[in-house]
Amino acid sequence: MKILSPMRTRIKFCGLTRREDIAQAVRSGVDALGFVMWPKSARSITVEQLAVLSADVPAFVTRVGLFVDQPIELIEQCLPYLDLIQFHGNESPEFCAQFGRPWIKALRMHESVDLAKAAADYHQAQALLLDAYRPGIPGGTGETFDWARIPAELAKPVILAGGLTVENIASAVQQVAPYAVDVSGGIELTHGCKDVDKMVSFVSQVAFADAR
Ligand SMILES: O=C(O)c1ccccc1N[C@@H]1O[C@H](COP(=O)(O)O)[C@@H](O)[C@H]1O
Repeated sequence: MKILSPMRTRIKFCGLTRREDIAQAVRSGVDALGFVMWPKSARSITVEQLAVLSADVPAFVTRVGLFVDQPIELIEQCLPYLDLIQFHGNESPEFCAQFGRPWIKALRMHESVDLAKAAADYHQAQALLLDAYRPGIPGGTGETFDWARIPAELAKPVILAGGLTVENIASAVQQVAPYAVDVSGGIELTHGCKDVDKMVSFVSQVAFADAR
């Protein structure tokens, strides 16, 4: 008889800017690391920094580049250092699909968002990342949204984001049962600098929720 264990919730830490944080994040058991290439973010890095930081990421940890409505040329420059692209702006499905690289699409949970339609429109995405909506700010707000708005069935895997912390992540995983979770501000000391204890506790809380 085959016994299948329940699926583990994948974890992405976003907004890495320091080599020591990458080393600690990998040690904590994270699945993916995000690099913010949007220059208006307090966590943004240059292509040169991306080249250095991505070289520290070992095999089987996914290197994710985060872009917000940015030029094709910049994204192409970053491709050698990335495994996956996170589009966090108003990019069309055609725009996202042109790079020949796996990608995910972030959706900000404005009250008008139609998730079933978005899943159909962005059917080539590997997953949909759901983030809080705040006018004028594309993401990384540290704010949550009403998780009850996420349907139990969606045609694409869900990555839950927005205001996740060591304190709320276990409830989030239990309530939403997402494919993955993504956190930036909730594991930081200050913008761009991660906190070792928070990284370790965040991963433990996800494992705790998965085991229940
Ligand atoms: O982190 C940023 O600075 C950022 C900037 C622009 C778009 C997205 C950004 N981060 C992403 O936002 C969500 C939620 O972040 P937080 O945990 O609430 O701080 C997450 O997907 C980050 O990848």
